[in-house]
Amino acid sequence: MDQSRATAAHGGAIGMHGIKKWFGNFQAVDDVSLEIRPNEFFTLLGPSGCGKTTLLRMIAGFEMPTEGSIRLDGTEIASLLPNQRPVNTVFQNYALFPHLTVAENIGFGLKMLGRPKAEIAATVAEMIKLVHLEGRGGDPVTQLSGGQQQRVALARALAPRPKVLLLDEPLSALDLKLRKSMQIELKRLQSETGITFVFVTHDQEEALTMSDRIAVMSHGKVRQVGEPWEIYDRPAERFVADFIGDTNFLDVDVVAIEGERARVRLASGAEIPATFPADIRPAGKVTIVIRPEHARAVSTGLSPATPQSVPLSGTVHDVVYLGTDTHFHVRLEDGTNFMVRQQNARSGPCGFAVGDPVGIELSDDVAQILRD
Ligand SMILES: Nc1ncnc2c1ncn2[C@@H]1O[C@H](COP(=O)(O)OP(=O)(O)OP(=O)(O)O)[C@@H](O)[C@H]1O
Repeated sequence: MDQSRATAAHGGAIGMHGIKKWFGNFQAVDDVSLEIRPNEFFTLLGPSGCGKTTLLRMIAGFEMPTEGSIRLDGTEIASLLPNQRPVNTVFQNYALFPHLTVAENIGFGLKMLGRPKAEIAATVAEMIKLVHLEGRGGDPVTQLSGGQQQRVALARALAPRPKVLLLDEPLSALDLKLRKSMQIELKRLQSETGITFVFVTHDQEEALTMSDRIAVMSHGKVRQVGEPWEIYDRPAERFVADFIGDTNFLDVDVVAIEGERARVRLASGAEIPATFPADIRPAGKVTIVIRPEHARAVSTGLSPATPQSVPLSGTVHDVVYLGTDTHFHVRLEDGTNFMVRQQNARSGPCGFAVGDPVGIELSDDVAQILRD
């Protein structure tokens, strides 16, 4: 049987509008509006305490918004109890029943819903296959590894065929290698079932790897929503740029706007193009971000062509060798620090040493202007 058709309910669309949540006089969620599309792998990403779990718990119905509306496929769900919502949650600690077998755990929700025995048995068998636990149905869950237990928790949450699956840091208890393989597994489960996944994590790499779109949160607010490449390459705010990956910030002057690009002047006097968030028209002094892997250190003086063509130059003040890459920390002529990440294309010591003067070349179209 085609698994995708067998398991797919239609993934639900979630619309959140003007959501605010106060705990006493502390505001955990501050005016959040989000549209999560059907069948989407959507991630809420942000540091500890930014309000992402609270937002997830409001979708689940474990918390009520102080203000605002939450719709599922266009219908307000605020008045529904958690078990009346076509939504299920997978928690970080799995919350499995230790005295039950794998199959009993997976079928538990269906049993509570009063589904016929034959239907439960068929769904459990299908779920066991879906999460690759064939032959383990009769085992006590306590005999399973952490990764296998997590798959039981997923199967149990998927069994009632919710329209939306909420996942609250479900991989954080696993070691790095298992976490990586479960990331691929989760993505597969999402596309095979067609269920909308809303995933909470503070791990930026995890978010970039798995998500169709990401909402970056801080202090109860959504700072930016976008596809992984947009969040990484077109951060709109300093917080987003800084939270995701390594970043260089440079203060520059806007010289001109040319269509969807601005032309900016660096402290060195060189001019480069820069993209900017659609809701601003940059002018005057602004900050740009350039990712370290979009820059390349080159020798100055050795090639007569380079000194004129490089937009930045400075002196290497630190070299960090990482096996696959080397990070060169360069102090630019105006005193700003700038990091260059270069892939190690050959074995042996890497190109430059502390104290070397270097030029910095930039790939095309790598600068992004930040909103103030
Ligand atoms: N029931 C509650 N009563 C009081 N304050 C709460 C309650 N639940 C959450 N908070 C506070 O709201 C803020 C947001 O919490 P939340 O759990 O949503 O953050 P988070 O981004 O998920 O963080 P973490 O990754 O650490 O779980 C935190 O400062 C937290 O202390």
